[in-house]
Amino acid sequence: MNSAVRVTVPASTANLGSGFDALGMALAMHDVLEVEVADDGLLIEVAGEGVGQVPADSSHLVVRAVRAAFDACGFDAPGLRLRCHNKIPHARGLGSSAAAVVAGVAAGYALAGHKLDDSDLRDEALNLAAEFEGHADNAAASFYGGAVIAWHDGAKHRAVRVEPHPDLAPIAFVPEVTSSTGTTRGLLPERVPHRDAAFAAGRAALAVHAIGTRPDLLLDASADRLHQEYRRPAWPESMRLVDALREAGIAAAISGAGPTVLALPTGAGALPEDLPLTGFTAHRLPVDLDGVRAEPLGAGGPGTG
Ligand SMILES: Nc1ncnc2c1ncn2[C@@H]1O[C@H](COP(=O)(O)OP(=O)(O)O)[C@@H](O)[C@H]1O
Ligand SMILES: N[C@@H](CCOP(=O)(O)O)C(=O)O
Repeated sequence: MNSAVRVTVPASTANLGSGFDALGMALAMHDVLEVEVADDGLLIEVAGEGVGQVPADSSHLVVRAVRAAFDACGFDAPGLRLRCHNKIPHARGLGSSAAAVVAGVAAGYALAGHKLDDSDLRDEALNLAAEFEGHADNAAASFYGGAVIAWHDGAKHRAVRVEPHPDLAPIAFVPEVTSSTGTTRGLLPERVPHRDAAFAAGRAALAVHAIGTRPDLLLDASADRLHQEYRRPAWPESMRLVDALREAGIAAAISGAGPTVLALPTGAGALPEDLPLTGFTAHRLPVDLDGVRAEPLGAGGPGTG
């Protein structure tokens, strides 16, 4: 059993256009957390994203996830110390909440003495993390790395990994403004036309092939009919950028529930000069291939690394 662990967890981009709640990909932007079992109390330190905004008590997302993992393992700890070094921006569509939960679950299993290289245990931990979100696309990407297909089998959340083509060169255009996933999920209709569902099934199936084998098909594969137009009023500037990129022949979609825009060009070529980029910061983020990692910390615990 470890009494302290360091967890590194990647950001993720969900949907990839056509794969609403089903497709995801891990991106090389990481939060790093140190979690230590203590004799009593709860101490939370946050650096980077979320300082002064996330709670400093037991309602903190990572703490809730650590505790949920302890419960799943039949383990308990009297107190906890948590130090978060956050890089993933919050409420921008880069899976910060899923990353926090995945990191907490991975820390909880590691502190309880379980290695997540056992595939059954990893699947159980993924299900636990995905239950926090209600959809497994982001959580699975942060867990497994690479690209993922996520689904719910009626009893639990499941996911498989797809090896991304090495030519994929994702760019995340991150705006200053935020958008809550919960709020924009509220903009989605109960029903969609059958022709849109059929369109989505074809494009999402194509997306799996495009991501792994034929990135040149990503423009068609990333076309969405299930969520972006319904959510357009929440982030019109992001949709304007998606439209401009797609008109220029570059595969693009809203990342997760926005407002970040994901472009999936192949290679590191120059972008068109007339894109409506005001208010966005472009980050070239390679695909993260490792997923979440937990390593034991020395006897000194958090702060010694
Ligand atoms: N590292 C973190 N630590 C604590 N809370 C977090 C962390 N990351 C995200 N959250 C919580 O999740 C919210 C963002 O979740 P959400 O709207 O789903 O956006 P995102 O696309 O970033 O996941 C934040 O406002 C915060 O309350
Ligand atoms: N499939 C979800 C993805 C939400 O991703 P996030 O990074 O915005 O939390 C959705 O589209 O609601």
